[in-house]
Amino acid sequence: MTTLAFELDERVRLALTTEMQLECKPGLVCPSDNGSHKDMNQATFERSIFALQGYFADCFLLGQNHAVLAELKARGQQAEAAMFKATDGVNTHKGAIFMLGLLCAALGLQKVTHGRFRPARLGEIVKQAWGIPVLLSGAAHAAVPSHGLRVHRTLGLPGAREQAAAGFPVLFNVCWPALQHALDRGCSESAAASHALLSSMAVLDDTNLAHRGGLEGLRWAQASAAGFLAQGSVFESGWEERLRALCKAFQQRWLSPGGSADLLSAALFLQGLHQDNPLDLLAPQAEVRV
Ligand SMILES: CC(C)(COP(=O)(O)OP(=O)(O)OC[C@H]1O[C@@H](n2cnc3c(N)ncnc32)[C@H](O[C@H]2O[C@H](COP(=O)(O)OP(=O)(O)OP(=O)(O)O)[C@@H](O)[C@H]2O)[C@@H]1O)[C@@H](O)C(=O)NCCC(=O)NCCS
Ligand SMILES: Nc1ncnc2[nH]cnc12
Repeated sequence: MTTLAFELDERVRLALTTEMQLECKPGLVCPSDNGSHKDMNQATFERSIFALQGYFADCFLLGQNHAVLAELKARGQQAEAAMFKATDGVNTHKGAIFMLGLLCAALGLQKVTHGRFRPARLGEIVKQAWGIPVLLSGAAHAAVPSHGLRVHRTLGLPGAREQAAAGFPVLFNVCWPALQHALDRGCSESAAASHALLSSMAVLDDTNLAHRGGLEGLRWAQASAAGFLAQGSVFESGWEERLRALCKAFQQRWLSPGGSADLLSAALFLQGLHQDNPLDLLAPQAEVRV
């Protein structure tokens, strides 16, 4: 594994950890509260993140080798198996394995084609390199359809595959810009992360929400997040209290925006690359093979 691949792997797993450690995420597992989940807690997520070690490095290297989707998918399925083994069968990071795996593969492709990392272009690269096969992979008839496929068939809602095929528009046009905007305004990292999470929740057709709460649950969650933003989000005093009230409301309805949690992790990873780009720091000859 190269040092660069190893560093990227560490950075992705740090982003997943930062997402996990953020408090007061409506419906989601937090250090002090399991949100709308009975079968997982912080320790489950930590075991999952540990089990994913090496996966994101491999995706980067596969991208450097111009891998086709089938190769990425095979590695992604191995990572899913490692996750399920570590969590005793609980789905903690399926969406993150998919999205951050593709983004790391896009980084690999970007490095070999342009010699530099430009995080803002990664969604376009995913769309061009793997977008169509990603969409077609959803057409296969699984023996037991996933939550996302069931929601897609019954409600016609797009999900993780459609986001990837379109170049992750909610990540690149909403979630990451919201994180940057809040940081630029001088917010703390955790307040900025909360703003990014709620910004994503307000617009993403999260199949987790639709799976648990139907279309009505999804639209209620989106409107609630939009209401929080309209009240000034994290930029107006009293926001922590308003966010705590939202956490209670999500828990009462037993809704969990897992897709937006993954987007937050991806936005934190991209922001890290933007602020401290390892290819700008690393001279080409410094990237040694170990
Ligand atoms: C392409 C796959 C990801 C296909 O997905 P699949 O059909 O297997 O499963 P989905 O149900 O569609 O799951 C996709 C996960 O993506 C997240 N997500 C949901 N909506 C969106 C959205 N609109 N945009 C982006 N991402 C979205 C979400 O992940 C998070 O939620 C997870 C918990 O989900 P779930 O189990 O449904 O919910 P619970 O509340 O736990 O269930 P109950 O308690 O109610 O029973 C958690 O994992 C978060 O990460 C969706 O779950 C894919 O499987 C695939 O192709 N895999 C192959 C390997 C691979 O990754 N290949 C590419 C590698 S580069
Ligand atoms: N913190 C979290 N809680 C529940 N589901 C998630 N999926 C990704 N992160 C999550």
